[in-house]
Amino acid sequence: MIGAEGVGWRVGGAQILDDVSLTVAAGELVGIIGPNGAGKSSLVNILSGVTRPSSGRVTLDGADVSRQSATRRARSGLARSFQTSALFDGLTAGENVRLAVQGAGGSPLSPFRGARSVPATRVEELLERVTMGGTAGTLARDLSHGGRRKLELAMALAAKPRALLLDEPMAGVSAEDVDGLTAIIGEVRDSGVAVAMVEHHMHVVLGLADRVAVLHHGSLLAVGKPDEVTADERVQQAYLGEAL
Ligand SMILES: Nc1ncnc2c1ncn2[C@@H]1O[C@H](COP(=O)(O)OP(=O)(O)OP(=O)(O)O)[C@@H](O)[C@H]1O
Repeated sequence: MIGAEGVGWRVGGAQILDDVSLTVAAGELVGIIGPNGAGKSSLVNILSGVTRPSSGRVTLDGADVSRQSATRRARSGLARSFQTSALFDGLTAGENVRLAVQGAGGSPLSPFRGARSVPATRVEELLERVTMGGTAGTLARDLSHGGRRKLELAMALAAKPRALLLDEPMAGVSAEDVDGLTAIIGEVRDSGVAVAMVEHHMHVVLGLADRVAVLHHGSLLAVGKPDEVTADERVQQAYLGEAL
């Protein structure tokens, strides 16, 4: 569904990513892990179209989308969430979701077009999908970290994506919300979406991912099933001192 082929990224004389090849199939969840600064967010930015690779290409459904903007890729079915929250704090959860639905369906220049055309049932359905049913009237700023993360997921799902990129979806989330978010992301994968997820919560990645890709100094160190990857000596070396 989504793939990187020989992707390299150089910036300011530094080779941030080097010859990274990785594919995520429909209904598959690939966890992207690696020590701080390994290049995980850079890879997600390149897959989503925020950053252009210096070499190699990005494919969506087999088509080369390397030169397509993030907006164009989003319209082709690629959604992403960001490491930092991208919500409108002064709007309610329902209004945030409504804007995401409008942005997904309307003109890219005018997400407000057809402002009244999103049925409340669609908004509620998306909130329920992320176990946030009944919160449509709550201001985004009044939600817990976990609630905000779930709301961001609902917004990413508003576009009915075929591929979803998640950059640290559990960041700052309480332990009990981590379990809830994990279950929701698993259900999204099970619904047939290709999911690539950068996440520091190792137990979440190892428990949820079908395959794990380990980045180290911008190169792919290993890709495989969670137990294969944790047994890999090179991976253990890269994480020296940290529990895997
Ligand atoms: N725009 C940029 N210009 C220069 N260097 C950058 C840029 N973006 C990222 N880097 C560098 O590239 C390297 C990889 O960064 P990246 O954020 O992709 O790593 P990461 O694996 O996501 O790290 P973390 O786990 O800390 O979020 C880092 O050394 C970072 O400083």
